[in-house]
Amino acid sequence: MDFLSGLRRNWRQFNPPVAAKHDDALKFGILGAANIAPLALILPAKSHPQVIIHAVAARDKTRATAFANKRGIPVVKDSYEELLDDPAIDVVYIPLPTGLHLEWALKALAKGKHVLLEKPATSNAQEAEILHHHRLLNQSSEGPVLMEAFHSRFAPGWQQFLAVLDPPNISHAIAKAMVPSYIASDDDIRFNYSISGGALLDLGTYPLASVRDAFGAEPEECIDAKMTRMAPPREKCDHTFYAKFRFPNGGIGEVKGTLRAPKTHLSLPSIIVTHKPVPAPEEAKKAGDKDTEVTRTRKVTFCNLLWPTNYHYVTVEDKFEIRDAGSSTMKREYTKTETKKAYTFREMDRDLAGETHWSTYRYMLEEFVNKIKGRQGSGVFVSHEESIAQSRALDMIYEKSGLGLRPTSKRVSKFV
Ligand SMILES: NC(=O)C1=CN([C@@H]2O[C@H](COP(=O)(O)OP(=O)(O)OC[C@H]3O[C@@H](n4cnc5c(N)ncnc54)[C@H](OP(=O)(O)O)[C@@H]3O)[C@@H](O)[C@H]2O)C=CC1
Ligand SMILES: O=C1OC[C@@H](O)[C@H](O)[C@H]1O
Repeated sequence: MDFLSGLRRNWRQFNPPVAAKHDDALKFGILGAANIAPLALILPAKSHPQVIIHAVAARDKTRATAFANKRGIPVVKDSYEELLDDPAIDVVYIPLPTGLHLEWALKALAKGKHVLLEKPATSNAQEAEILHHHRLLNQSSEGPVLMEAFHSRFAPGWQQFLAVLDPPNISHAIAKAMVPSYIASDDDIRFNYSISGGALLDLGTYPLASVRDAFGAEPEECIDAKMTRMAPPREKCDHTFYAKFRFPNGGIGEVKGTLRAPKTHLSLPSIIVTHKPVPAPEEAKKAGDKDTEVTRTRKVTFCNLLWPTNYHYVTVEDKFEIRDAGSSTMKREYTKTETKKAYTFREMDRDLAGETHWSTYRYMLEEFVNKIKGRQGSGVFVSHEESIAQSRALDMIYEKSGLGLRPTSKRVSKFV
């Protein structure tokens, strides 16, 4: 039954109902005929009544035209600049290589466009501060909306995972993401240092953001980091990464992953969070013996960090220990396990928009449009300060590993 509903959900995700567009729909333009654009924006836009994919531009117009024809995009521009100059376009989606994000995001903001910027928003924290604190963003409440497209956090399943955590009492979290090597060839943008390549900056953003989100705090120190470099001439880029952080509550967060897992690798990206033992008064009451102390040690696993809307689960394992109050001698221990999932907010008793077939990107688009339109929505967003904090943590890893920061764009000085 679960298997069949999973098939239905995934089929519907790729064949969404097409919404009639409202008169006040936002017109989006896409910079680059990017591989990710159909999944991350064009498909989700179909079911959104206030989103129209209006135009695309690519460095090569023939490529842009082929992309537009295949995806039903009515307008093809001659260049990125020409797309930004079109007053009919309200929002610009930027799925360019990371090293080009800052330049094009600032150019789009300067033209008064709202910007949905692929993750990672910037190459390093210096760029993040330039972008997210830019005067173009702070002119008025009417000013343009800029958001890093960190899609996975918008999924109800991820929010349900966060809801069962007790951040101040987290002692350890480990998040992993391993992707088989055929996903990115050696000449992929992900391994081109000059445009901010590196597996950590690409895939590593997911496990890192998930550990930060779990602790609900920013790491104080990166206490260990190890990278495996690509072979020359790509040796400034990592293909495999590991990092260990200390968080303000003393807890440890670990992040690991690779873009070079064996071709047959199948495991889904996941995070396991362990808590310190805490008093469990409710359980003590149930134990019925006055002279006992009961503690609960919670371990929570979330499986599918990247695309939880395709499939995920949250497992909550509570280990209870009943001890004699005087001597602390163990009297009994037992574990209660519960598995949860949520493909809509309704499954979490929250009356919010969403369908079981909505992808992470569709949930994100809903909130991005809500923000532009001044609506409340689910309250999930990616704030400027969150994007900067994520960028700082990425820098901490690159610095600690000895690989060095990803380069700052040379073309931004005129925008600062
Ligand atoms: N949210 C998500 O799930 C995912 C996000 N991403 C992010 O999206 C962005 C794009 O990724 P992806 O779609 O895989 O990338 P692509 O390899 O498809 O490249 C995107 C665009 O960048 C331009 N481009 C490519 N190579 C170069 C180069 N050497 N120099 C200058 N421009 C270049 C091209 O634009 P043109 O068409 O104009 O030639 C291309 O269409 C990245 O930031 C990545 O991290 C990627 C995958 C998943
Ligand atoms: O965002 C992403 O998600 C999937 C990964 O395989 C990819 O490298 C990354 O860009």
